[in-house]
Amino acid sequence: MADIPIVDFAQAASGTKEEKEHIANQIDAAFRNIGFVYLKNHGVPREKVDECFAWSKNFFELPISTKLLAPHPPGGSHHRGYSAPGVEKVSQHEYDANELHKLRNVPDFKESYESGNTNDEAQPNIWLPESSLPGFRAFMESYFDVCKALVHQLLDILSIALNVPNPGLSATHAQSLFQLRLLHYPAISAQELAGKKRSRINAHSDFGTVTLLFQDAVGGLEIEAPTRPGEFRPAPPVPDTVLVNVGDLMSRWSNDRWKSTVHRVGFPQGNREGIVPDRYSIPFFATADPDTLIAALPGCWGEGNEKRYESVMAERYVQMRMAALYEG
Ligand SMILES: O=C(O)CCC(=O)C(=O)O
Ligand SMILES: [Fe+2]
Repeated sequence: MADIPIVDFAQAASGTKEEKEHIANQIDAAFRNIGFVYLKNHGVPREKVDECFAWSKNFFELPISTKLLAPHPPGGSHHRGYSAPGVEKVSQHEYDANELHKLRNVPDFKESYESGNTNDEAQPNIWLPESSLPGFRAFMESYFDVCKALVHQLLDILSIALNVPNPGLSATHAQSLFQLRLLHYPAISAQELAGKKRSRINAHSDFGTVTLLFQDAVGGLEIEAPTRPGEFRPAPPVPDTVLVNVGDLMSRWSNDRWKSTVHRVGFPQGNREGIVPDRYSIPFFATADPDTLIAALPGCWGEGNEKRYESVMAERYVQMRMAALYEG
């Protein structure tokens, strides 16, 4: 099992200075060790999470012809709408078009629906006609807002951990150009999954600053062991928690103090035979405002701890990695 601590987030917003520092220290330790943490008492009501999974199921159960009324545009620069199984292929730092094409011989056997902030002009949302799934759009917009609020609370705590003075990291995410993703991995024969003919999601790190991940009870998420490259360990669903991980931008910002750990989805624990059941998950990706310069934060480098990365504009880095996801 991956060694991911569970941190109580209850006092994150209204706690005393000491209580907030205590939360910040625990998350700091988790992000240094493994780059992942489970938060409990995170403030997103259980009913709301359950409702989101229910909507996700309703959406993916629609006929493909209906889902394609909200099609993900070709190419990776406008990451919204519905992607049918095999359309998106996740990879890890592979940008050569020929190599990416070869990777596609093993399609990711998943389908997804992406939405973002209603005021995101660069990537407008792509909704179904309201009559195809009445209420879906309103719920997703409300879920976006709840997750957005949690991200900003988390950024306040992370600012304490990294000694970023007020207004802290939250101010660098002021536009909240985040992404809410519904993922469905259809049932698949264990043989097919084992034979590497089809994957669920390939090993990758996330691109942004932080990711929230809600998973159903099926399991299958695996995380690379920090000191044993290539060895993956289960990160099972823990009821009433949200799993939070560091993305590449945050890792660069912290000059690798925090790890952007590679993860993938494969077999659920103890289930390698017969049919591997359907799985649903709901990641929520946060990223800094497009024109934020991601350069090692002042507390994260100095003598004996040199800067490890070139500075990069947030938007440029994310666009580069998104472009590798889709054949344009
Ligand atoms: O489905 C999951 O649990 C993980 C999904 C994921 O890692 C991603 O979408 O970046
Ligand atoms: Fe991921």
